[in-house]
Amino acid sequence: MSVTVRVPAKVNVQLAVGAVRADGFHDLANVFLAVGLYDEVTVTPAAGLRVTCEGPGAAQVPLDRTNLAARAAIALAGRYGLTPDVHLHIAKDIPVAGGMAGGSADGAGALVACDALWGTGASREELLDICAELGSDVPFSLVGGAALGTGRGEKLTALEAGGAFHWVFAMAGRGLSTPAVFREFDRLTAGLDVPEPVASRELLDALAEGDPDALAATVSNDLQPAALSLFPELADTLAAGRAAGALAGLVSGSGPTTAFLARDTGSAEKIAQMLRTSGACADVRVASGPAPGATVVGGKA
Ligand SMILES: C[C@](O)(CO)[C@H](O)COP(=O)(O)OP(=O)(O)OC[C@H]1O[C@@H](n2ccc(N)nc2=O)[C@H](O)[C@@H]1O
Ligand SMILES: Nc1ncnc2c1ncn2[C@@H]1O[C@H](COP(=O)(O)OP(=O)(O)OP(=O)(O)O)[C@@H](O)[C@H]1O
Repeated sequence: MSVTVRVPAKVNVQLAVGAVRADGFHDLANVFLAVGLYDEVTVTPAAGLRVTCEGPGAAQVPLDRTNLAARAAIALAGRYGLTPDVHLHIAKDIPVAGGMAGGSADGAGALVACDALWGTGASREELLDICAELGSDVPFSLVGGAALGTGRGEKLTALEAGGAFHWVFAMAGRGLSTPAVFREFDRLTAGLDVPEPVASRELLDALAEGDPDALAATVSNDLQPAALSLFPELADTLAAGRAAGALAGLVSGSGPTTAFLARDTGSAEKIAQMLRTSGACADVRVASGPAPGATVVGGKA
C-alpha cells in the first residue's frame, strides 16, 4: 500500500513585506502563483519513520525529523493518536533553498499522502491549520493556483488567474537561507518607515485578465534588495534574462532563483536557451502557472 502526491513550486509575483513583528515574523501581502515544477512525495507503511530523497539537490535535504515531510507526518499522526510509522520518499525537482517553496511542497505533499493512507478524514481546514504550523508557505503548497497570503503568508484568499503565465527560472549554484534574507531586509530598512504591506490592485487585475504585459509592469519583491545584497551575482542573472527578452525579471521569494516572465511558450524557450549559454546561472527551467496544488497522482493497494 502506498500513496503518491504531486506538489508544485511557487513564484511570488508580489511580495510586499512589512516591519518585523514582535514574534520575529513579518506581515506580508504575498501574491503566490503555483508553477508547473513539481516534487512528488510517496508514503508507504514502514516499521518506523524514515525519509529518503532523490533528484537534483537531494544531498542538501535533511533526512531526519527536521525534514518538513517528516514534520507533517508527525503532526498529523499526533492529532489522530497514530504513530507515524511510514517511509516518506521525496522525488525532488524543485530547487533546494531556492525561494520556490520546495520544502513546503514536501510538507504539504506528505500531509495529503499520510491523510489518504491513514484515512483520517481530516477536513481541509484542519489540514490547512497543520500546514500553517509547519511554515508560512506550506498552506499555499496545499492549495496551489493563485492566492493572496496575508499575516505571515499563511492566511490565504484564492485569486482568479485569467490565463497561463509562462516563466523561465534561473537556478543559482548555491542556496540562500530564508531567515537570513529577512534579517538582511531588517538591516537594510533599519530606521526607515516600513509601510503596511498591501496587494497591488493593478497586479491583481493583470493576474485576473491573464495579461503578461500588465503583470510584467507590476511584479515586485521587497526581499529582492536583501537577496541581492547577500548574493550580488544575481544582478548579472537578472540583466541576462532581461537582455534575452523577458518581459520582467525578479528574484523568486527569498531567492536565489530568479524568475523571468515571457509572453508565450516560444519566447520562454528562447529566453531559456540564451540564459543557458550566458553562464549567468547554474541551471534553467521553463514552467507555467497557475498549477494545481497538492494532488494524489498514484497509489498501490
Ligand atoms: C519568502 C517566502 O518564501 C515568500 O513566500 C516566505 O515568506 C517564507 O516562508 P517559509 O519558508 O515557509 O518560512 P517559515 O518557515 O514560516 O519561516 C522561516 C523564517 O523566515 C522568516 N519569516 C518567514 C515568513 C514571514 N512572513 N516573515 C518572516 O520573517 C522568519 O525569520 C522565520 O523564522
Ligand atoms: N523536504 C525538504 N526539502 C528541502 N529542504 C528541506 C526539506 N525539509 C527541510 N528542509 C530544510 O529547509 C531549508 C530550505 O529549503 P527549501 O527548499 O524549502 O527552501 P526555499 O525553497 O528557499 O523555501 P521558501 O521558498 O519556502 O522560503 C533547506 O536548506 C533544508 O535544510
